[in-house]
Amino acid sequence: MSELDVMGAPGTAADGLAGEKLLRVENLSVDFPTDDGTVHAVRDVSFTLGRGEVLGIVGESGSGKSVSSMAVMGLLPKTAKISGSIRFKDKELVGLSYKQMQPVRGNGISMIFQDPMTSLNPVYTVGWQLAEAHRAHHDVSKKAAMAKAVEALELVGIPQPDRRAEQYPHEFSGGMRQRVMIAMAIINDPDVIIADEPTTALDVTVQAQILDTLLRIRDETSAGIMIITHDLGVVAGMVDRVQVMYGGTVVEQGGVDEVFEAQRMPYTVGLLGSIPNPNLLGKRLTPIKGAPPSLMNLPQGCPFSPRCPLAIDICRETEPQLLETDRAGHYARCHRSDHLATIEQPQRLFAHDEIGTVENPASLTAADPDVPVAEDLADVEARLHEEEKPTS
Ligand SMILES: Nc1ncnc2c1ncn2[C@@H]1O[C@H](COP(=O)(O)OP(=O)(O)OP(=O)(O)O)[C@@H](O)[C@H]1O
Repeated sequence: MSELDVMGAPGTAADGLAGEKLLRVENLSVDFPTDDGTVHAVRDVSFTLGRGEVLGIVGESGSGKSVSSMAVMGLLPKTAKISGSIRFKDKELVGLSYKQMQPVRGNGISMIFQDPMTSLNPVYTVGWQLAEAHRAHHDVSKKAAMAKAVEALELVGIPQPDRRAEQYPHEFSGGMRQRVMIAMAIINDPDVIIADEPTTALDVTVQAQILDTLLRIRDETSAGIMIITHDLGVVAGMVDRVQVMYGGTVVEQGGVDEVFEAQRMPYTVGLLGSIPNPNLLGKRLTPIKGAPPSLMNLPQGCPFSPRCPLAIDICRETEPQLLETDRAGHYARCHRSDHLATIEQPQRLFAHDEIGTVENPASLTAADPDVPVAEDLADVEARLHEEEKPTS
């Protein structure tokens, strides 16, 4: 079965929740030719988004998350070379001009940007800006547009929306401004909302409120929502499906429970180890050693292989395909996926901060005929225990 069959065929498990498919992205690639060479920003990315579904797109900085979403919005610079297909309902978006995209943008698909202060105009009231955004797509009176603006402010949980509509952006707190951005994104009842790092600049309590607001919008409007974030913690408990990106492509994809509980790509294991986890209080976070690859000079083979504790020769030679794992609807781009499935505490693969680099990660697995087993996990733990004992 080809990757396209897996990701794009109607009714497959990869399609996620049942229901109308709003977005179908198939084999999307985006290159940026530059004076220094070509940046392969997005490579062969396929996914779908259904009505009422929340999809989390996660990965480190520079993994191609924003470029993928800007391609969907038709907001890439003219120099970008785009191939593949992006279908919004029945409409192909790849190849449309900026002007041809105008009716889709904002109306059918809208975006919540990271920084409200650069997206809102400081010299106009919030209500005026919302009303104008509505009038750009609807032939309605100023009064009707303002009523719609107040309704949108109410929907995103802003108290006294009619009074707040008359205020300027600087009169709102950071969290309230981000709610205004969400109101801006929903003012034209879009089918798809793309939220690019919607909570990055906010404190944890406000983050949770904003994410709750997005879920409430989903419940009330049935929009499909794509949340782009570098923080797996943000998507936990919120999204239906997760798509993990690395080196410009999708390396793991599946239902949120599968991806959080049974990773089949070591990069996802590493990402999970580097988020705060209330169940692991007192334990140090274990960031993945090394840096993401340059998208201009990708290494041969799997782009994660230079940082991967499980890499073997084939990983350094051939880039794997995104294939279904042992769990239906769960996909991984990894030669070592089956092997990873046998490891009981995969977080230990990246546990260099706590216990020093694990020299032979094969030691963390149950018997595997492919690799020599040097040391059992129980032995590692016993050794650590010994090392922690006071010497006197
Ligand atoms: N206009 C452009 N010209 C050249 N390269 C670009 C351009 N826009 C983006 N890139 C490159 O494409 C790659 C992917 O960028 P992208 O913004 O999608 O990453 P990201 O995963 O969203 O990261 P972040 O979380 O930092 O936004 C990066 O290497 C970036 O430098």
